[in-house]
Amino acid sequence: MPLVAGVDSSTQSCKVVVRDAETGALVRQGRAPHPAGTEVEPAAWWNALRAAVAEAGGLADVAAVSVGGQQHGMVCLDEAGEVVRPALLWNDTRSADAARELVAEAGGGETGRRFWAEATGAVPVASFTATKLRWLARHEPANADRVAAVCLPHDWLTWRLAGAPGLDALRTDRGDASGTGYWSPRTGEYRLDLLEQAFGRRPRVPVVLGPAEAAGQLDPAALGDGPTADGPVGGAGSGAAGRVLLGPGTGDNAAAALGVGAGPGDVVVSIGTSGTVFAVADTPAADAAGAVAGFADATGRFLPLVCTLNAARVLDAAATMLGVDLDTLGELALSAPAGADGLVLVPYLEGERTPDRPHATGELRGLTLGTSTPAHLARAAVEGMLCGLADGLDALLAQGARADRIILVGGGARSAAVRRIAPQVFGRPVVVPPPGEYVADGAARQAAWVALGGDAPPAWSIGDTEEYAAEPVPAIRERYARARG
Ligand SMILES: Nc1ncnc2c1ncn2[C@@H]1O[C@H](COP(=O)(O)OP(=O)(O)O)[C@@H](O)[C@H]1O
Ligand SMILES: O=C(CO)[C@@H](O)[C@H](O)COP(=O)(O)O
Repeated sequence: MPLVAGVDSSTQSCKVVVRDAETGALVRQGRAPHPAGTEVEPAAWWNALRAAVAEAGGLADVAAVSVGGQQHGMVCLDEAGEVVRPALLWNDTRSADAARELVAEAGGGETGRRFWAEATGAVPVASFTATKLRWLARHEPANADRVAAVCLPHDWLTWRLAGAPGLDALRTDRGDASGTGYWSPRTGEYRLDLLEQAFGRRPRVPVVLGPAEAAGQLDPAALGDGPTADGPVGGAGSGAAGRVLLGPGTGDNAAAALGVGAGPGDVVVSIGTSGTVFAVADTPAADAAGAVAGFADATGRFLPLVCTLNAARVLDAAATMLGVDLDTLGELALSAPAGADGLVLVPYLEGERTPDRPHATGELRGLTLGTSTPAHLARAAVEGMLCGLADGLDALLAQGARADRIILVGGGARSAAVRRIAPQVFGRPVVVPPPGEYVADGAARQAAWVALGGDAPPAWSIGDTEEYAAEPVPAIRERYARARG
């Protein structure tokens, strides 16, 4: 029974699963938190990964491990492989002006947006790595001068697992490369001219691997207390007896698609720190309106995706405002009428990416004596967050996606209120797989593909899904549309 491991190094935490490569059965798992903030020292991810691996019983007995990671984060390395500055994450909006500049330099307006959509699959917004590099060049020229290589969170963690063997050993995959703003999903090639346009020169970038191509081998010393280790770790995880292959890894959304086994007609809605709505497609998307990012997936296909900055944390914020835990927030939300009697929360608590309003703030509309209750606020928070995702679903469908089945995953899907209110807002039933870590699972499935070989990843079952259906309540989205403008 060969084992494989999958890592989800996402915004809020690192999760590790160890599964049977052939059946997908869960054998053990671990997790560790990440620091808050939109700028993070990559060493914190490394320490969290080591702690989560230790909790999951180490990697000594696995045949392969793959890392799924939050997309887009800018990890800059100097010639010696040291991190130049803390990474700017996907939800850091300081590069919003840089994004506008890049569109303007390509002709501006519709012309500029179309150029970028056709060249890279997506119109630049503050989330994308290229805009962060432009920000760095403009605002921190001394740091920019030190940059010898730029990579993404999952690329860097894979490289660390390999023992950080020099900048030429950096590896990535199509899925994560497609979120940089300087790689073309259509041609499968870097656009180093666009990297140079953004940054002023061409630092080294990782080699882009195929979906089941190994990125190298785990360095047995990397996870232990050896010379390459940083900070404290629980001790387990070192001393791999045999060879442990490193999978190419991928972005967390591409990993989730693999984890739930998304196929034709499936739309995945993930409610984590980000809210994402995506589908696996046979052809690349190029949405000049900018709502849909035309990413690549982790199987050789494509992953048109809409991302909002405000998802599960809207629920966290509402729970904080009401002084309750998340379960109570859900109970309160379900105790209020659908539509919250007209109370609407536009949940732009971190600015917003889709629509592109990086400096927006949240708004509450429709307050009356009658709607000034904890239940109404809780309901408005759930509905507002879901309305942002429903707009994303519309944009995805407008790009030709089919939604025969909507699969709800991510931490927010653990909320009964989210599961029950989602069909009212989306106007369609949703299916919810058993609670799990689908990004880490997708990474593990990729690792199994690398270990076992073959043309496709092994067929793993996600278990019994539950379907949630409800009468659509169009008034919720109509009022939301008026409030968000
Ligand atoms: N029972 C629950 N009800 C509502 N939200 C939940 C629940 N459990 C977890 N969450 C939310 O899930 C979020 C984390 O989701 P996760 O998908 O792990 O995020 P990420 O992948 O971005 O790190 C947290 O913001 C938390 O509020
Ligand atoms: O920026 C995107 C997708 O384009 C985000 O989805 C990030 O990949 C972060 O994901 P989570 O940590 O919220 O899962």
